[in-house]
Amino acid sequence: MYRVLICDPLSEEGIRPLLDAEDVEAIADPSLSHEELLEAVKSVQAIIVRSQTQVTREVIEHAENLQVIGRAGVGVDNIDLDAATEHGVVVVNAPDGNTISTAEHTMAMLMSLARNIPQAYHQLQQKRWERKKFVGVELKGKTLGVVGFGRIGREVAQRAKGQRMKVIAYDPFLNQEKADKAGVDHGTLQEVLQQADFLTVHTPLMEETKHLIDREAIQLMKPGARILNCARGGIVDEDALYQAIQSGKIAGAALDVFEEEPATEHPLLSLTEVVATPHLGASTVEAQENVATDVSYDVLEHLRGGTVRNPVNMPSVSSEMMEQLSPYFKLSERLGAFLSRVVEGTLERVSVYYSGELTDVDTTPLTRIAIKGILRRHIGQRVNDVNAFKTASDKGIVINEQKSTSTKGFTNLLTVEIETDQEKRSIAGTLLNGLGARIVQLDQYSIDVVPDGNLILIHHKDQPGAIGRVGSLLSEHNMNIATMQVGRTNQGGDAVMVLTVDKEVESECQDRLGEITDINKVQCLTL
Ligand SMILES: NC(=O)c1ccc[n+]([C@@H]2O[C@H](COP(=O)([O-])OP(=O)(O)OC[C@H]3O[C@@H](n4cnc5c(N)ncnc54)[C@H](O)[C@@H]3O)[C@@H](O)[C@H]2O)c1
Ligand SMILES: O=C(O)[C@H](O)COP(=O)(O)O
Repeated sequence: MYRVLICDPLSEEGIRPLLDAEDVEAIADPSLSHEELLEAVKSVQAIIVRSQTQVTREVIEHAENLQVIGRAGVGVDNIDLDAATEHGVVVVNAPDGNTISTAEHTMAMLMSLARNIPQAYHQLQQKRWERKKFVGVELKGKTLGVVGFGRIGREVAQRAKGQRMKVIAYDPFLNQEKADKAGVDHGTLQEVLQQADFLTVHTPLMEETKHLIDREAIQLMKPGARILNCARGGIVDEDALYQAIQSGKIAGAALDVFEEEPATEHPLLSLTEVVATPHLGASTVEAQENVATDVSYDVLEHLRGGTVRNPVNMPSVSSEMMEQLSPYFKLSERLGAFLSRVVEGTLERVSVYYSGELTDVDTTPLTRIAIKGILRRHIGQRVNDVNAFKTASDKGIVINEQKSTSTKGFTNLLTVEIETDQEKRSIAGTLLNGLGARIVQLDQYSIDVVPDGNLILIHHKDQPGAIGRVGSLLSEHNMNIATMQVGRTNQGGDAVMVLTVDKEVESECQDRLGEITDINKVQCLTL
């Protein structure tokens, strides 16, 4: 039974798949104190949050059984992604579900800002009929500067064009072709700042975007321009904005988000030029149902061993690519696991080579799985697909992935090579049509071994009687041999035997195998 803790209020309709799942115990508690949260996460496999709950390193470290964190929304700045990755916890979000609602909210804020609607309403509530005080400006013909031309930025731009505004956008991924297609101008951040009558930000909050709109940026703007932030508090420097409004440089601002939330006492709220909402961008029935449905799907999928659609701390794999790669998952993990158990010394470099039909696909997921297979020998189950690369790099292991033309006659070939401070070893495997995975090469030896079960790898001299002596000793230990493969470089030279036996080899049996004449080394492993 998977225990899923839902920390923030989520649409009940959206989380229906979780509530109905027979293998899930969903615990919804949006009112946990920090201390209660630390206690509650100890026993859960999944946590689902919106923007309010802070999933800090401390929370992740307390959650000993945690496998997945679901963010029912876009921004993941309330989740410590580094800590999640280090602990092998997948973070998933719901990037599409609230785009429209947030774009619509931005437009509502834009119009409120242009026409002073909240301020005028507030005056009416005070029984004051103010008309002169609230003269607004038209949107038509004005320039909207959009910083961050992603899902929401693009939707806002389309709507602004509907108001007959001119749109100029800045985004590091925006080029002329994309801008033309969207019917907007594109410019540098400086050009956008200089031309905007209204500036709206739609980037994530990250180190690079923190205070992106600061004092210097505001200085570049036209006198009397207006600023909107419906993305994240902190993208616009709040102190700089406050001073710019006070000085009259900026005519007004519309804010849905604040650096610290809840923000009921914020000085910006005391300015009549500011219209504000309490982080309502995604607060519609539709958006909440969408994001809760999307995140529930991914959380369930991950817990049940499936492939998530919206991973944040690992690359997503398209379903088409998944179809091509998934048959190789087990092979790559087993090759890595096999080699890591027989190699000696401290790991320094891992190289993975792909050939045949694997040359034309993005094989990064397979490399990641091979690395997981290798590292599990030393680090155990804490290494998974999420943190395999990071764990390797933290340990100073260099990873190298290459496509190779050498297929050795197979339609596909995956070769894993490990270099340690003592030796370099390699293993190659293939998927045989209808027959499954096979190890076909170990170092210089050609073999044909199913990478499964209890294996004994014996390095010996190619001399008559070696195989017979191994067979007799195993039978003395009541060990049944399921398969046996031998490979040699040349007659009478170095050779290997790979045996599959029906049960795990006890250390006494392994020691006695090592004492047999002409046998140099015996290694036992279970895959
Ligand atoms: N107010 C709300 O309730 C609400 C709702 C949804 C999303 N959001 C916020 O809006 C943000 C954007 O959402 P989205 O769905 O459009 O995300 P998105 O990932 O589709 O788009 C973000 C865009 O920002 C661009 N970007 C990154 N760094 C930049 C920089 N330095 N300068 C300019 N552009 C930069 C990216 O290239 C990307 O195109 C989210 O990260 C979230 O924090 C707020
Ligand atoms: O990043 C987001 O998706 C929005 O900020 C929505 O946040 P919320 O889930 O707290 O409404």
